[in-house]
Amino acid sequence: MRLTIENISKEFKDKKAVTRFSAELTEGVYALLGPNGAGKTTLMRMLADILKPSSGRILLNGKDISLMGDNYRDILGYLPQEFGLYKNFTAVRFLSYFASLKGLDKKEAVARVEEVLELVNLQKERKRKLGTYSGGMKRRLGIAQALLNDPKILIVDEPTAGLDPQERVRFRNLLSEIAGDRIVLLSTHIVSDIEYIAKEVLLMRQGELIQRSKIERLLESVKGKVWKGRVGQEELSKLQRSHKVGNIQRGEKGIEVRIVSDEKPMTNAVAVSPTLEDVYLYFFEREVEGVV
Ligand SMILES: Nc1ncnc2c1ncn2[C@@H]1O[C@H](COP(=O)(O)OP(=O)(O)OP(=O)(O)O)[C@@H](O)[C@H]1O
Repeated sequence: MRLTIENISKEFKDKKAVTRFSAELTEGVYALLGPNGAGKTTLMRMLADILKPSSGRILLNGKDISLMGDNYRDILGYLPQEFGLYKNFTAVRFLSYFASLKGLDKKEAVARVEEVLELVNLQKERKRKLGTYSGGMKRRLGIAQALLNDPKILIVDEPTAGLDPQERVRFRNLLSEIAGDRIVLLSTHIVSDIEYIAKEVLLMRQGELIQRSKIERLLESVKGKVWKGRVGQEELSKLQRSHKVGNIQRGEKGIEVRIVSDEKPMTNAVAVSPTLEDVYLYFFEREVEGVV
């Protein structure tokens, strides 16, 4: 299976949300990583065939998805960022309702609802009203909904927003488990979400794909650019204005600071092994803070 994104752009009036984005995706988990407003949601909505690109094409095994109609929707699962729930519905009722919308016949739907509840580990909560669900349970239910039609392509937009760390780990494992022979595309700006599960990371900034690689290669690309050292308060303030400063640890011996920089940022700095957070900082952080 091959999903080809061919030079797509999307403009809203005078706003360019996505600009000439191209990529080819095969089975596995891909992470779309970028700051707020980078164009992740817009790209995903185009991939879910909810939004038409202003230009360019999206092809599944060589066929334009906009011409595939139900043949595309039948193999697509999409979990949007904002996901409305009916508070008085139970999980079973909610999923049964979506199963009928997706065209599953009644008998098929009953069996499938139980299957997806088991997949996301919500069987015990199947009869509970959704108004009493925690954030994590709601997101898991969202994934269950997206999985009802056993999609070959699964698109999930910031699935871990608002989840506590334990729920995030559980959710991550779930995605990696179901990835198998599907194309899974997940967007996030939380790097720890993707550290263990992404086959490749697509870095997006201001509507453009700026980098696409395996995590190891991304780490490699900032090797020798991550520094640690001790500074005083005054020096720290200066460095914060001139450099990309990561973790700051205050201890009895002073302030230990982590900096991502092409050049050695201070005399006592030593190079340290990069993490994915350093990669994020290297590519984005200054723009997020608007410090440029
Ligand atoms: N319907 C729209 N009309 C006008 N501008 C839009 C519309 N949808 C998105 N945009 C703009 O396009 C840009 C990209 O937005 P998008 O929501 O795709 O980014 P994102 O990376 O998903 O951000 P976030 O992480 O905050 O969800 C933003 O500047 C946004 O304001």
